[in-house]
Amino acid sequence: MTAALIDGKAEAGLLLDEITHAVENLRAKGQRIPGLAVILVGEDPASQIYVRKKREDCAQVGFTSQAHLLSAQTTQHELLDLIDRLNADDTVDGILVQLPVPQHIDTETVIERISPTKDVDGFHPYNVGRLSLRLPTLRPCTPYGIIHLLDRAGETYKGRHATVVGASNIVGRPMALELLLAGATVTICHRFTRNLRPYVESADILVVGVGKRGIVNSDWIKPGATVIDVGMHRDKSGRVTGDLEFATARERAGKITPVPGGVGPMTRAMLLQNTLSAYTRRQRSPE
Ligand SMILES: Nc1nc2c(c(=O)[nH]1)N[C@@H](CN(C=O)c1ccc(C(=O)N[C@@H](CCC(=O)O)C(=O)O)cc1)CN2
Repeated sequence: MTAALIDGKAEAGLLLDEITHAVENLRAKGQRIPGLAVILVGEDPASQIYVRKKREDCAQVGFTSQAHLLSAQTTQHELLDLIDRLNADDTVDGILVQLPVPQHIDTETVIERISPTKDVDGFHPYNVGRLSLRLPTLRPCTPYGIIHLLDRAGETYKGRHATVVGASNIVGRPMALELLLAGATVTICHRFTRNLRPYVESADILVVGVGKRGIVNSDWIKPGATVIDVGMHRDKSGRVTGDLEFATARERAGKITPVPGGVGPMTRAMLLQNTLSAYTRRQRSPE
């Protein structure tokens, strides 16, 4: 069997077209345009690329955007001051601090400082709590994008076993929550899981987001399973691959996301979707 590809780039393109259309409507009515503020602390080359791409995405759909590129020596106090100013800025609907931040800055303190109404990453404890209660909220972009891809691929959840490998705040834990809310029976595997193999072998839906190649053996994939690879690794020649050995995984799976062109573009698209949602809610009930 050769799995069908779940084309994240194409799906993201469709979503961006919808958002562009929504912005055109706002413009035609003379209304304010949604705005995103992106903060990068330090000079990590990959983060610089993501921030640049996020701004390009904003330009593509017609959002306003501002980038705050701060030196690696920026203090936590200075960063929190900037967030306070952006929280108070009515032209800003979404605030995002690109992760990871340098070690002298506490990630949780920074995330908690962002107004939950502008937390377009969906990482604030208030928004995570609302998600866990199935209340409308800003949802973490990567799992939100994956659920969107699964829905569009016609996936069903009730009575099915989903295994999520990796328990990070950004991917694994909110992913497990999304799958649980969708009706799947969910297993989360993490660094203390002793024997990964049976959990992978029994998964109808497998999401791998470990950030390390080779932890999940593609030979373990259940024939016909839907496989989502969230990993991203760049080798010396610049080639980008996922956590899984793709050729073997594709032989066993029923549907699979490629890397690149799978989850990554959807993560970026969901950031725009969240910014539009934040804008809409703020227009309805400004703080
Ligand atoms: N504040 C946040 N920080 C980080 C997040 C996040 O969601 N919020 N996620 C990652 C990085 N990330 C977005 O920020 C991200 C990474 C990769 C891609 C992507 O489109 N990847 C492409 C390949 C890219 C390439 O070739 O260079 C793909 O998979 O096709 C999007 C977003 C950590 N930090």
